[in-house]
Parts: sequence; structure tokens; C-alpha cells
Amino acid sequence: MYQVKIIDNFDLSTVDDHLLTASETASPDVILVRSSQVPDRLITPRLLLIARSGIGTNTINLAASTTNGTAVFNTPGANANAVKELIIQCLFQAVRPLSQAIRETAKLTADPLQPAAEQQRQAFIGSELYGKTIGIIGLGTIGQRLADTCYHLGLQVVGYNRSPKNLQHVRQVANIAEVLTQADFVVLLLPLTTETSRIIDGPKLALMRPSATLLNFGRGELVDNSAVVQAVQDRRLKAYITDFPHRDLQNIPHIWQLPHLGGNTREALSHSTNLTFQNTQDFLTAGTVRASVNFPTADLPFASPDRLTLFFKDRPGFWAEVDSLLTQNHIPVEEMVVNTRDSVGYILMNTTLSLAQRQHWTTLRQALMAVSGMIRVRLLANASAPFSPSI
Ligand SMILES: NC(=O)C1=CN([C@@H]2O[C@H](COP(=O)(O)OP(=O)(O)OC[C@H]3O[C@@H](n4cnc5c(N)ncnc54)[C@H](O)[C@@H]3O)[C@@H](O)[C@H]2O)C=CC1
Ligand SMILES: O=C(O)C(=O)COP(=O)(O)O
Repeated sequence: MYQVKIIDNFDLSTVDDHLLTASETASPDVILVRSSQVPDRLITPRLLLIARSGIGTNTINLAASTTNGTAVFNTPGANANAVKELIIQCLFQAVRPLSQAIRETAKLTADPLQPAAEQQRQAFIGSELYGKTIGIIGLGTIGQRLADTCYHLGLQVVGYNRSPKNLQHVRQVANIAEVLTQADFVVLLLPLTTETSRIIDGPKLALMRPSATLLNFGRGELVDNSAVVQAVQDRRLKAYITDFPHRDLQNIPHIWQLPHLGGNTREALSHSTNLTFQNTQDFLTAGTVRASVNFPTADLPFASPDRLTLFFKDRPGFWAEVDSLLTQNHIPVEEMVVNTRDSVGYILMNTTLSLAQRQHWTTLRQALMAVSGMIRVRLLANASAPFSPSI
């Protein structure tokens, strides 16, 4: 059984109960997390994987995880529709004061009520999204979905992504400044990285139209808070809507703070949790990697009694050394996939070990770990065959 440290809320009852057990150990095998910070102290040699339910992995030390041979997974697309719908809801609320109108109508006591209510309509005149320009910064899964919906609502869509995308309804521009100068609404949908931290600062805000609204659904740190407060207070920016509340933004007119609600629908949470458990189960039982942010993708039918997984720093000659070690030890390579990503590589190898080889696994493992660049070696037993558990 693998020991799982659960950060945030996860219900393990739907997971195979022979695989995972919740634990408060200081060195877990698995970490399950949403947006909370993963403390570096939990990245110990035992840690096989961190499964992030959601997209942003800025709260996880990816460099330390990779060096440690810990796979980090996320759930691409699982909450994209939820975030898109919330942004659309905010856009409508920004142009038509629906909640205020409902609140004020509820206060009325006149009878008949309708004429009295209609008397107040003047205060709630809104405007329309149709024909306005939306600027989307970050044209990934959410950005693309948002672009499509906005196009069908009759908005003009301008967008910027680091690597341009092949998109039908978006006029892609060469830089962020071009989005900021043209848009009535600017939506931030970037990951938080060293490159994107405070990407919207005072000079960038100065490029926006005074009638424009900035919506931040990426991460709070993408925006310089003091600069945005200044811009709103000086009426150089109409409004700032953020999904990442901060004390510096609290109770300021024309700044709306949401409690990080983007992915918070039943559907999105269910998709994300299911994918998180799938990522976890597939990696633990077969070494399979499909949605990792630091491991190369690798998938191979587990058509043998045993499987070796090797995670390593990529270098010329690595496989030749491993291959000769396996040959010396009479370990057959029945089928194999290898893939690389940045400076690391990952191998899934189907094999069949004799009883004696299994008994001497610790020695063979040490020999494999001694190959220069090797980071982590695992031996997995095929659960559908009658062998002893994985080591
Ligand atoms: N408010 C919420 O609850 C949620 C927030 N998010 C945030 O939204 C972000 C985007 O989510 P997805 O669209 O699902 O991710 P994604 O990975 O599909 O899209 C991110 C896009 O940003 C682009 N990008 C990265 N760095 C860039 C840069 N420096 N300049 C321009 N473009 C750059 C990438 O090329 C990619 O197209 C996440 O990383 C997360 O921080 C995601 C889900 C829920
Ligand atoms: O998926 C993301 O990146 C999000 O921001 C959603 O985070 P959450 O899991 O709702 O805390």
C-alpha cells in the first residue's frame, strides 16, 4: 500500500483500497493536492508522485521534484469549461448590474409592485457585450474556449499567446501591449511562472483604455496589485475583477474579488478528481505517464509479468550502459518505450524476472542506480499475474 499525504480535500473511497492509504507520514509515497502549497520538506526520496487536481502547478517545486525523480501530474482541461462560464458570468455582470437590480427590487413594498419597480429601471441601465472587443492573454485550453464563446456572442476577439495558435475566431497579435490598447475587456489566462510574474504592471496598465475592465483568472501574482489599485482609483481603468483575493485589494470601489471560484463546479471538481486518481493509479501500477508537467509521456501495454521503469538525466551512451547491465544479469527486454523531455528521459520496459532475479532485485537495483544520470528505478509486478507486489 502506498502512503498518501492528502493536502486539501480528497475522498479516497472510490480508489482501489489495496493501492492507497491516507497517512500523515513525513515522507509519503504520493501527494494529492489542489491549489495549496506543497512544502519542499515532503519531497523526500520516497516520493513517487505529486498529483495536482487542477491545472496550475506554481505551488509545487518542479525543479526539486524532477531532481528527486518525482512525477508531477495535473488535469489538463478538466476545469476549463467551469472557468470559461464564470468569466462569461463576470462579463455580463460587469455590463449589466443584475445582482444590484435583484437586491433593490426585493426591498420594494408597493402594491402593485411592477410599476414601482419599473420606476427604478433607470438606475440599472446596462450595456451590451455584442460588438465590444475582448482581449485574451494566454490562449490555452481555457483561453480558446472563452474565445469561441465570445465570438458567438458577437464580440471581437483579440488574443496573445507565447507560441501562436491556429485559431479561427481570434485575431492574434504580436505582443501583450497590442491586446491592452485595443480591448474593452482584458482576460488573463496565463500560468504563473518567473516569466509571467507581474506581467501586468504600471506601464502595461497605462496602455489600457480608461473604459476597459481587467479580469484575472490566471493567478494573482500576474498583476502588480498596487499599480492596479492606483489605476482604478485614478479612473484610468474602469474595473478589476480577480479570482485571487488579496488584502491590498479589499473593499476598493470597482475592484471585485472572488474566492478562487474558477474551477469550483461539481462537474469540474468531479472531472479533476477522477483524472487525478487515474493519473495516480496508472503511474503507481504501470509507470504510465499521460498528463505530467515534468516527466516525458510514456504508455505501453503491460503485457509481461514484470516491468522496469527508469527515470534519468538524458545523456549520450545512457541506454548502452543500461542495456549491457541488463544483458550481464540475463534480464530480457521484451518490449520498451523511451521518451525524453527537456533534459530528462523515461523508459518503460516489459520483462520477465526469474524467482532468483526477484530475490536479488536489491543488488540489481543498486547496479542500475549506479549508472551515471540514473535518478529513479522501479520494478513493478503485473497486478493481473500472480506475482509478489511492486518494489
Ligand atoms: N481561476 C481558476 O480557478 C483557474 C485558474 N487557472 C489558471 O489558468 C491558467 C491557464 O489554464 P489553462 O488554459 O487550462 O492552461 P493551458 O496550459 O492550456 O494554457 C496556458 C497557455 O498560456 C501560454 N503561455 C504560457 N506562458 C506564456 C507567456 N509567458 N506568454 C504568453 N503565453 C504564455 C501557453 O502557451 C498556453 O497556451 C493555469 O495555468 C492556471 O494558473 C486554471 C484553472 C482554474
Ligand atoms: O486548476 C487551477 O489551476 C486552479 O486554479 C483551480 O484551483 P483549485 O483546485 O480550484 O484550488
